[in-house]
Amino acid sequence: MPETASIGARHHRTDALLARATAALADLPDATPRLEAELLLAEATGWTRTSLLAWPERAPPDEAVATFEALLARRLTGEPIAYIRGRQEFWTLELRVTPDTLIPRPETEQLVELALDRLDAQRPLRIADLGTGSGAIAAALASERPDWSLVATDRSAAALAVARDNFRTLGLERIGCLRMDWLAALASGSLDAILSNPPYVAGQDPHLDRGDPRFEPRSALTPGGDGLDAIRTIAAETGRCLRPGGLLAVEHGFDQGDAVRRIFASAGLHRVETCRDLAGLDRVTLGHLPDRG
Ligand SMILES: C[S@@+](CC[C@H](N)C(=O)[O-])C[C@H]1O[C@@H](n2cnc3c(N)ncnc32)[C@H](O)[C@@H]1O
Repeated sequence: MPETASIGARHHRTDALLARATAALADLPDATPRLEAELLLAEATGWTRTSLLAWPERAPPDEAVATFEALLARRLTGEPIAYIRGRQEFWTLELRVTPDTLIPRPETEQLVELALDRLDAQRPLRIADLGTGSGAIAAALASERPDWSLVATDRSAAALAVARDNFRTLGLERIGCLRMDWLAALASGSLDAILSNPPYVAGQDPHLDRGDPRFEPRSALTPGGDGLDAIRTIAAETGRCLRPGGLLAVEHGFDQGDAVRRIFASAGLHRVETCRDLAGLDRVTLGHLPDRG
């Protein structure tokens, strides 16, 4: 074999490609270099991550190497890996995501866990996921509780189209989709629970201009101001839409627990409490409409 060919082959081996990409990604803030290198090479080759690791000496075809270089170049501009791959794991599911949807975060699984823990699994409950984005919360709940009836809402038609697509792919077409401004078009007293991961970042928060959020829809991240306006609106309208005793639970920032509990109390909610995430930070506040009588 001519020397140039053998050098080329060595450089195109799976292990060499991964090592080079890992080194390049090390300079990117917030990246997980080795994992992302593997995900991008798996994406470009169509090979599984397991097989990349099992056959480190294998050289992908030239076209796959070119695709890998292109994907890596995109990632090195800061574009989120979830948008490059077009998908993100959430709960036990894989969801399609696009720049029209927030990238679902692991913290939001806390809201799913809480709903599964607090709501009666045996009853055919009616539940709304407000600001559904890719459909993450509604899909996770529907996949766990076949008897629950779920409606997923968003003001963004583009996000709702992605959610609908995810529900279809996951065999969860029974989830209803409604385009609307928070609870505006929901019938009075119709729901057992309202769940939401609304935009809650303060308008001037510098994190909006760092890392993945630079590429996500601004309207999914912040309502502007102190970041609490969406939660204020949802809490204020909840009384009309929940049945007596019904549950409202929202995700919020780690430093917003006190403020959200006050908002919930002013909206007439009872048994208000804030739950912490796995990092021990305030993450979800919940409250109940008073029981009848
Ligand atoms: C933080 S994202 C949450 C997305 C998804 N639930 C998740 O957890 O990955 C907030 C969502 O609220 C939607 N949203 C923003 N303002 C809204 C409004 N006034 N009414 C309904 N949805 C809104 C955004 O389009 C976005 O999809």
